[in-house]
Amino acid sequence: MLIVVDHPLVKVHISILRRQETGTDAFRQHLTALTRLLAFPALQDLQLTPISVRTPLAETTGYRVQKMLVLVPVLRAGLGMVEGFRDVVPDTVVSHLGMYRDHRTLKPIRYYSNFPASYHDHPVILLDPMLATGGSAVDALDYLKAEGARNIRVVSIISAPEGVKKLEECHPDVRVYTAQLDERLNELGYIIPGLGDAGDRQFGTVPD
Ligand SMILES: O=P(O)(O)OC[C@H]1O[C@H](OP(=O)(O)OP(=O)(O)O)[C@H](O)[C@@H]1O
Ligand SMILES: O=c1cc[nH]c(=O)[nH]1
Ligand SMILES: [Mg+2]
Repeated sequence: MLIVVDHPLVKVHISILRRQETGTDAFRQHLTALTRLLAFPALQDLQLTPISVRTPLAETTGYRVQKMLVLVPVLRAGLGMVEGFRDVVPDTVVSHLGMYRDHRTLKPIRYYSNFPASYHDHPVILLDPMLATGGSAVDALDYLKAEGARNIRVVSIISAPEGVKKLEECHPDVRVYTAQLDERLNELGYIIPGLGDAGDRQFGTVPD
């Protein structure tokens, strides 16, 4: 199920990310701000546990997050979405997943993974700004489910219709929160209009 997050500030930040003149520092800053905005709808149903809180004046009821959230950024580009979530959610676990698309076949190559063994029934948030062909997200979800994760959602910045369709076919149980559904992929598998290569835009590397 695709949820396109519709908010005026989402539109403003995404426009800055798209501009080719936006440099690495501004790109990182606006990606963090945008991710923070996406965290709210993505965690609307976050389970809480009531706790007792003592204010300077009285005892009252407060809440804490029931099960620690596991953030799974897909390297490299997903790294830029970690801080936005950590800014607003206390005590998260960050579990990195290294993956890149082979430039010729567009197939995902997984090169690193680190999912903690004892977090299977915790909410898992897969973070990757770009959902293009959907190959990387499908492979990441295959991996997380094989590791035992059951409660997973995906948060992306820009999604292509081709990637959304593939995810819906392969993982119909997983909700996808995105800031924008774009038009299409080009012949090289890049999202149009998109924002270019999200990893290169964040880290200043030039594509080969
Ligand atoms: O939906 P897909 O067609 O699989 O494409 C999306 C993937 O492509 C990008 O990673 P990339 O391969 O550029 O790696 P990088 O983050 O290291 O640059 C992006 O961050 C996704 O992981
Ligand atoms: O447009 C795209 C497609 C895949 N990965 C990116 O970083 N950008
Ligand atoms: Mg890249």
